[in-house]
Amino acid sequence: MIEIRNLSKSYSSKVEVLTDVSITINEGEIYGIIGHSGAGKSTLLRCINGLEGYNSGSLVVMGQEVKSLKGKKLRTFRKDLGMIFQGFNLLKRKTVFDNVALPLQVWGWTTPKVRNRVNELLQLVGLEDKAKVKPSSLSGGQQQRVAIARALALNPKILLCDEATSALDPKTTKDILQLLLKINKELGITIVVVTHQMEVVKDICEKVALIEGGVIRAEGKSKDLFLNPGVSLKKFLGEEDESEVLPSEGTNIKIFFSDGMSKDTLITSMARELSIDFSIVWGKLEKFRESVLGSLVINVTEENKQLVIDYLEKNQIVWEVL
Ligand SMILES: Nc1ncnc2c1ncn2[C@@H]1O[C@H](COP(=O)(O)OP(=O)(O)OP(=O)(O)O)[C@@H](O)[C@H]1O
Repeated sequence: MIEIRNLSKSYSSKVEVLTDVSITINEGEIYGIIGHSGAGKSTLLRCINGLEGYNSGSLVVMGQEVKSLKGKKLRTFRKDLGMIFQGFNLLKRKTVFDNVALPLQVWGWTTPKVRNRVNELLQLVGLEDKAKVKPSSLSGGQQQRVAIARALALNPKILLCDEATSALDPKTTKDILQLLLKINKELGITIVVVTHQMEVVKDICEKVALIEGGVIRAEGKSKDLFLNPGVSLKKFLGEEDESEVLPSEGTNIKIFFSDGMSKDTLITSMARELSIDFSIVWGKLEKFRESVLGSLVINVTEENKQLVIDYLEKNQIVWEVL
């Protein structure tokens, strides 16, 4: 759906904002681009929808090299890409209905068709009773729902979200993320989410790219990266390096927990079955999309090491000796 290869961009001739960026976003995915402020996330998003050009590399969206699109071709291309922002960007003087109707009117839809479509969209985002009010009388979460309805008006194939939940409280953030998930599942729209919040990635993104100083530092399935983050992601998450806090005596074994695996059952059964003592010396378990994922480090004596490894192997548990 979106194929980015060796993309580089600078605003002035000296400073590169994106350097050699390569990522692939497949149709139907929810893809997260995460990084600190100033990392280049918004710039990358703006390159995807043709609002910004790029100096080198290639950026192909739905089979078209974005840089080559001009005039009517570019406008038609943009129709397939909806976008929402941190600040919602609604027109304050217009009603909720008129805000959502705007893109349809620009594209020359007739009044009855506009009415039907806007009502359908307001229903989708749960705001059918707010059609006549102005955005200023709505909460932040409701305003973002209006913005989502407007972004979906022309039936885009891709929805680009630029820090769409950064101005919202945690509960409202969850609600908006659930709405994005529903849009992805029910309408089959590919969603690209730019964010600095790991929670957003954990809640809805199947894949993620970590960007720092315009360079992609880590990329892959969110679950895999979260289970076994590299140095860059750990730094981004502000996580301690577990090797610094582990005991120097005995053997430290890291056990990875993934979907459907109960950590309690594993730990208690292993202790019971092997009849050995070990201590849990480090751990990280968190809710990730619908499952609990994470890892624990146990410390075992040298003589029990092989017993534990054999047990983990037999039970097909992913492990590593640190
Ligand atoms: N129009 C512009 N002209 C010149 N420099 C720009 C422009 N837009 C962004 N930049 C610079 O490019 C770099 C990346 O900015 P960008 O907005 O893409 O980062 P970001 O990761 O989205 O951060 P934020 O979340 O704070 O917007 C920053 O150093 C920024 O100052």
